[in-house]
Amino acid sequence: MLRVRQAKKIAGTVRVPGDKSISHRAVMFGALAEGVTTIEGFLPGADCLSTISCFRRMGIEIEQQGDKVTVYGKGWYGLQEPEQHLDVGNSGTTIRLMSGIMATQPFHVVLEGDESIAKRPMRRVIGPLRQMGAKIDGRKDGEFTPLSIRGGKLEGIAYQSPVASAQVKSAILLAGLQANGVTSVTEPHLSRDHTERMLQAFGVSVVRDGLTVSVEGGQKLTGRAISVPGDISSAAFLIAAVMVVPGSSLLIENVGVNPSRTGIIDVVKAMGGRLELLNERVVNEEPVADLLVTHSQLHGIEIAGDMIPRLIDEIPVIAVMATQAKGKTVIRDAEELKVKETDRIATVASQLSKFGGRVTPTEDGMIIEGETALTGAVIDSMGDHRIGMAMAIAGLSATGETGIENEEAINVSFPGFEELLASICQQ
Ligand SMILES: O=C(O)C1=C[C@@H](OP(=O)(O)O)[C@@H](O)[C@H](O)C1
Ligand SMILES: C=C(OP(=O)(O)O)C(=O)O
Repeated sequence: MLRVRQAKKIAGTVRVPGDKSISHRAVMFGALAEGVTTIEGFLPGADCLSTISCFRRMGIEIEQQGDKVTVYGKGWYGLQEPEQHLDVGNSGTTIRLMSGIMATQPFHVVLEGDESIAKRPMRRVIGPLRQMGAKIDGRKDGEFTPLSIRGGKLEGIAYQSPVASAQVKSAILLAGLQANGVTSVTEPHLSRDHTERMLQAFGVSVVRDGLTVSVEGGQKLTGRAISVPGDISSAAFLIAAVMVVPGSSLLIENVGVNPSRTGIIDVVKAMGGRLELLNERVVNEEPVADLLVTHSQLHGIEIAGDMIPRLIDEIPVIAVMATQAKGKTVIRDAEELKVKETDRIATVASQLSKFGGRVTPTEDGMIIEGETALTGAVIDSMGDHRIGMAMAIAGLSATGETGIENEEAINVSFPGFEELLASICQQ
């Protein structure tokens, strides 16, 4: 059990582990590229290690030591048919992006993962890939894992996605890179655009026109050096820690601040939080900055629409911050939360209520009452890394001691979370 005590103050200068989305893509694109790709700042969390292990099983040599990775790419068709099923562990990004890649390969592969992955919807990716000509099946007509994919020749499509999902967009664009003609994806709102940026860094031409992004088939990737910035989704827990513990301030260095990910910064500012971006720069097509965060009394706001995809993974910890804000916070248009590692509308409400938090789940979000004194409690991560970490942050504000069960899930995206938190907490 991870134990957290009420904190007197949060202070220091820290760095968070590498961006999960960018780390996955660096390994995948490196494996498909011609030549060597070196990655520094890689996230050695369980999800990205699953991506490495899948590509190793297809014959790609990958060296990994902590946050340093070298991928010996063999070109798009250098992958070999794996001897066994590929295990994506807990990682939705791995299975969905790999579905797009596997759809182009002239062999058969089975993708499967853990209990959580088995409950997450896959037809959103499998449907358009089938339209392109891939042979894919899974439980319930391709809705659930295991997914059996026999790839081959594909036709480009113009796909209108019903959801703003970077995983859906990326899977289709990756398949499109080997399809006949042009493949385009149009989304209802902009989702994170790391795939588009990193493909360009690997030498691919990607065309954006508003909410539509297109690639032409037959392009090749060229290996290169990638430096991965710290994950803003991990930094979000530390930002929230500062906001729930009066008198705190923290400098978080080297954080990715891609505008498609910075909803958390906009929301904290809109709630009255003090947060400054320092030393802004661009590394491998990705904006990066240091974040200076200072405690301030927050007030509740409404979060909805275009903002949601820009902070989807941060909603559990935003809910924690909202319990300490003046007034109520309303989150709408976030039904995607129901299909993450857990149903995050239900798990945020059930776990925060154990502290005395007042959260009303709704069909597409939640309503959080502010100015609620939290009492230390025993919480269950329910196997969801973001729930485990969000509740640990609630524990910093709650009286007495909080225990997080099933805390090992945190390793999915934030190895060293407990030690890092201990290093900035004054009790
Ligand atoms: O493409 C990615 O790296 C991710 C996309 C998002 O999922 P969706 O595409 O399902 O919105 C996000 O929740 C996930 O943590 C990572
Ligand atoms: C939803 C998440 O990741 P994935 O979809 O890759 O499992 C997450 O990290 O919060």
